[in-house]
Amino acid sequence: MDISTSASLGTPSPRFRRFDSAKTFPATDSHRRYYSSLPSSCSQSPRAGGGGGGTANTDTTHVMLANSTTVADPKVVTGDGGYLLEDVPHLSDYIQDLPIYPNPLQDNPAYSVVKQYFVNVDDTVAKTIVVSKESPRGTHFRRAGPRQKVYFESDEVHACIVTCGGLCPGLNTVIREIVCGLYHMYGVTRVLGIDGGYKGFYARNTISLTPKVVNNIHKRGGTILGTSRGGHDTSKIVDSIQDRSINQVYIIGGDGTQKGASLIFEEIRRRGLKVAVVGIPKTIDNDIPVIDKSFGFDTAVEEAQRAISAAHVESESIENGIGLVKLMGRHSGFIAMYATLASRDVDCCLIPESPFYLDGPGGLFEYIEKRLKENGHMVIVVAEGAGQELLSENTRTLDKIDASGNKQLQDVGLWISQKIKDHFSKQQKMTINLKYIDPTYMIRAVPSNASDNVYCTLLAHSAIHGAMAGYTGFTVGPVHGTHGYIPFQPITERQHKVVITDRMWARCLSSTNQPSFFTQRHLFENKAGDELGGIHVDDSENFG
Ligand SMILES: Nc1ncnc2c1ncn2[C@@H]1O[C@H](COP(=O)(O)OP(=O)(O)OP(=O)(O)O)[C@@H](O)[C@H]1O
Ligand SMILES: O=P(O)(O)OC[C@H]1O[C@](O)(CO)[C@@H](O)[C@@H]1O
Ligand SMILES: [Mg+2]
Repeated sequence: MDISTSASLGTPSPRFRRFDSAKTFPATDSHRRYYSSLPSSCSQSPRAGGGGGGTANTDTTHVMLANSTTVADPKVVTGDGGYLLEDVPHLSDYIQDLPIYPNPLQDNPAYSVVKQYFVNVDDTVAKTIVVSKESPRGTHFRRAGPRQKVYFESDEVHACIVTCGGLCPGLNTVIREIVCGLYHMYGVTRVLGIDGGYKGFYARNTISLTPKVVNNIHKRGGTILGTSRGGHDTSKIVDSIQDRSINQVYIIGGDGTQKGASLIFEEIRRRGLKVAVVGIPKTIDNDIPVIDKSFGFDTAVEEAQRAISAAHVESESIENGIGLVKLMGRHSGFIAMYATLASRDVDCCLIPESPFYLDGPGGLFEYIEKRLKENGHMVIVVAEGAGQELLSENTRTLDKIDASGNKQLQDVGLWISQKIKDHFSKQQKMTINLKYIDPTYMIRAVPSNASDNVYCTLLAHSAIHGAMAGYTGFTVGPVHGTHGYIPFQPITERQHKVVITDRMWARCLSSTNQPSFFTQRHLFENKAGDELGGIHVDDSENFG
């Protein structure tokens, strides 16, 4: 029996102890923020028990919710040696007497040959794996995978899938694998696609998704469901989920989407509905923390090589040629850093986390001049979020935001190209030939490569196993290579950024030979560490 099941059924596992009191809660501030935000009592929803098509026994549930502390209990479990499990919610936390069924995978010909096709109920995944002899065992997440018992019967499941935020290679693969995985592993036949992001729940049509409909979609870029920014109205979305009798919600999207998913989960729990809410992290920028990397990222890095190669060919074919490539990365420069490292043709990589300057000793202009004198040409890669502070110093800008509230960035590629041209034409020392390539949307729109396709399949399967096992309010993803179920809060509380004091950035600098543009003095004197993006200590590594 797994931990949450045992807790809710009153038969605690001997290895684990639930935390019941905030006073004895040893976790971090972020834990406290999360758990203090949980409802201490649950009020009756306008729809609860009102026959709105919800599948839960809402009457019983709400009596229980009103009198129970189960909902507000932190899902944190401790064990020996400082072991801490940041567990995810379970439907049985707030709905009593849910029926449990044997997992149909037991009879699945493909899986029945697998020696251990169910994960051990106590299996968890360590958040930090670099430890020393004295280290406490630290934070863990519940391991993803199929459980012996499930909380949904196959013909009871009515799932839906929604994609939100910007495009990313692999979206269609995740959609395909959720549909096919539900069908082939669990015999689920009713899956709805929500058209056009969150607002599609209440403003658009739905699409019926079957293995036949999704069969070839992984070969296409984009999302067959469409996507959007803005339009998250929690109450309307949950009304729609309830009205359509949906009981598994798969939400694919970035940091904003996962914040929205967390609100949907809270509202569903408040209404006492038997609906599993599962987030699948999507971000081409790789800016979601905790997980190893996001799907589509590898494809983006690979696709970026084509633009960098073109920039290299152009620049080396002409006197003092400069090829300048802009890549995506609003707040995190992972695509630029990895594309630079992979290519070996790049002489300078500029990312949001590492401030730079143009004029004077040690500045970008000086480096360009030196590099052109040495080599006759150069390639510069710039992430779209790099140098934004310089742009706003130099240009009068209104802070524009998109429909989701994200700051709209100015085009650093165009700006820097113009600055370089102006500098060298004013100096009259050197004639340069600059070619600016902006492949950003082309990179985002391609289908996912082979390794991302496999990764997307694993994500979809982990998500399905979790929902079928009754877990809810969680995101799936690999943590040091093993998939885990991660509560929304650690995923949404901060962004994953390149840590410029880590070895990976040093590798990048050493491959380009560019100056680091800041000195030790900057590192230690800058009180507002955040301005320097990733300079703060980050417990997740930049893949080594
Ligand atoms: N804080 C929030 N609370 C509720 N919903 C949100 C929040 N932030 C964003 N959303 C909703 O999530 C959806 C996607 O958000 P956003 O446009 O920020 O993209 P994203 O998921 O962060 O993906 P990406 O940044 O990778 O493109 C939008 O529909 C938006 O309304
Ligand atoms: O699609 P839009 O709204 O132009 O957004 C572009 C942004 O989306 C992202 O691709 C993230 O999804 C960023 O890299 C980029 O800044
Ligand atoms: Mg985002």
